[in-house]
Amino acid sequence: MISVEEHSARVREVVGDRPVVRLPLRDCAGLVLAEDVGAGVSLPPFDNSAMDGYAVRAVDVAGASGGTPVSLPVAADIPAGRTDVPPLESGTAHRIMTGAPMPPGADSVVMVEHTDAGTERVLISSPVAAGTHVRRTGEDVTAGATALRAATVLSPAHLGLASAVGLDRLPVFAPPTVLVVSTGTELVLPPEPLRHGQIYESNSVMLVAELAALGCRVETVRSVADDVAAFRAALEPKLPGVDLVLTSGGVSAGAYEVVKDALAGAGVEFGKVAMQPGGPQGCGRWNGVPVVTLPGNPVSVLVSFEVFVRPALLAALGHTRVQRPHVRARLTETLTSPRGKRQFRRGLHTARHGEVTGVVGPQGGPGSHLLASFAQANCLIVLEEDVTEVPEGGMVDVLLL
Ligand SMILES: Nc1nc2c(c(=O)[nH]1)N[C@H]1C(S)=C(S)[C@@H](COP(=O)(O)OP(=O)(O)OC[C@H]3O[C@@H](n4cnc5c(N)ncnc54)[C@H](O)[C@@H]3O)O[C@H]1N2
Ligand code: MOO
Repeated sequence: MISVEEHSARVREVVGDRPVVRLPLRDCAGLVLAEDVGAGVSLPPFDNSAMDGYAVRAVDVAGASGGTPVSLPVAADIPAGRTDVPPLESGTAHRIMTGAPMPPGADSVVMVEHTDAGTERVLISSPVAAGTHVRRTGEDVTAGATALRAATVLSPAHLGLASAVGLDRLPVFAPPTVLVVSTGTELVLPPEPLRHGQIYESNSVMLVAELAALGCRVETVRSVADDVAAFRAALEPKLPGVDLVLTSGGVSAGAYEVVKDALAGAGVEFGKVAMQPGGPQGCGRWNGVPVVTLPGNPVSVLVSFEVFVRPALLAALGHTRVQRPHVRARLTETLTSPRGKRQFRRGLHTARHGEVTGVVGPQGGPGSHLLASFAQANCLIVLEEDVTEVPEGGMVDVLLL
């Protein structure tokens, strides 16, 4: 048996690193920026009005009040987008809209609410301090400064900022295309009717959701029979353009282990990892394509993805934080674990506001076919290899999902 750490290192090595590509902003959400990116323009790019109103010189409206409004001729109209803005002469006003460029000579904006909204002449009933309602060039970002730093996980705000400084593409670590393959002659796809001895396929659905959440592109072969020729025939045409193959099932000790039979000796190594669930594992390269083979039980698939594949893909994609957050929590009931194996139990962790640790209880038993209890869980309770029992009230390590 190999350790969880040894298999993690093998999967990480097989998955490799992703190349840098320049993608349109709409395809960058959630990906990692590969290089620092500079701002081509300042933000705002020009002094502009923060309000709909009138651009004035503060000195011209210094004496204005409700009882004694100041009357100024309206010399120009400046909607947002006007590019030929005439300067403001002293003793006049320009009507101006939010986002429109400030006219040279004006130093402030009076909100339309503090005027009679006139178009030939305007009555202004309130003074303003110089600079009021003016958004200054570069107060958000200075042209030439770094707008986004390498290793940033791109959020909607980052992408908006990239567009605001004039970029239409960003250098990111390319999302891989992953081929997900579910093996098993017993598998049927909903809504086909089930016959006795058959089950509905669920592993590929979970893997597709996991991979999509990481930004991967996904292709699927949702049901291939336990037959080596059928397996090869289904996969080989799909391999070009695929960066990683993830299989489920067919890797343990039975008579019809299709994945093992097809790939052992063809570049993929199989073995047992000292963990439960997720014992039988394999990884390697087949026809040059990285392959990670996961055991078939649905809980084993999810736990194996969590422990081996997710961190490897996150690292390949340039993420610096690849592990889930860990906390220590108090067990609500006694748990036992096989000696020599790291056990991952589905758990429900609760912490009161402000608490770091909280309490955790198991969801369902350790059986790796019990998917419904995984669906109720929000964490994995980790029982280390040398632990055989943790009593109620004991502290355990919890991986928050
Ligand atoms: N003699 C031994 N038998 C088994 C061992 C062992 O060490 N010696 N290990 C057990 C463990 S642990 C696991 S996990 C499984 C792994 O077996 P396989 O990877 O070969 O998986 P299968 O036998 O193909 O399937 C296991 C189980 O999961 C169901 N399954 C498979 N694929 C899907 C899918 N896409 N959707 C839903 N359910 C799926 C399948 O019907 C089986 O019930 O081996 C143990 N046996
Ligand atoms: O170790 Mo298997 O992967 O649980 O049932």
